[in-house]
Amino acid sequence: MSKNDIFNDVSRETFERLETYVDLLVRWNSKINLVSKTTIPQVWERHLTDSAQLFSLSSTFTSWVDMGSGGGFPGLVIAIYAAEFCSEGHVTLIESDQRKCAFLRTVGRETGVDVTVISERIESVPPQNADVISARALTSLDGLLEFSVRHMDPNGTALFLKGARWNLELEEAKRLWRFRYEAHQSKTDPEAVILEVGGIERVQ
Ligand SMILES: C[S@@+](CC[C@H](N)C(=O)[O-])C[C@H]1O[C@@H](n2cnc3c(N)ncnc32)[C@H](O)[C@@H]1O
Repeated sequence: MSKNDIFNDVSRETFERLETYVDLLVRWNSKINLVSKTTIPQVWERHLTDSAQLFSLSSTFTSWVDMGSGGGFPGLVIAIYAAEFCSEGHVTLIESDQRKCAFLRTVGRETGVDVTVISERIESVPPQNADVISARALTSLDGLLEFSVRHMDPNGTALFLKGARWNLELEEAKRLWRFRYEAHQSKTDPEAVILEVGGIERVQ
């Protein structure tokens, strides 16, 4: 399937922004490791589709915080979608690596999409009170819940892209945290899910 078929639900402007992002990613990836080089030939399926599927789960928001953004997945894709479909929504990317932050700011500038990039460690950033939190390939579910209670509004939603071990991580996290969750089947990997999590409280 071509990238035009996959992204046939967005405007020409959004599609061009995604193309600008991919062009920059490919260029910068030869100098700094933003995504595994082996995934570049499937960048639209592996990274853009994987990220865009989160937007459909929470397409109306005020403040979305993506933690450990790296090369911008899923946060930058969310910001590009929000520019078309959720103009009142603002996206913040938290990433501790300065060079990756320079890349994230460059993509924001070149696509004309307003994003805030915070180049600090997640645990040191002042609480963000976000209504949506996201993360991909950052840490265990337990670690993600710890970060989320710091940065998420108590009524907010967290969306975590999780691979084949998600069930095991869920059982481990239940020992330390109370939360409600729903596992949505990933569109890009039959073994992966998007865990939609809310009502997070530490077990006393
Ligand atoms: C494996 S990469 C995943 C990047 C991106 N989310 C993706 O899926 O392509 C994890 C990223 O999180 C960042 N990171 C790890 N721990 C962090 C922390 N405590 N605070 C901020 N960034 C962190 C790393 O610098 C790295 O760029």
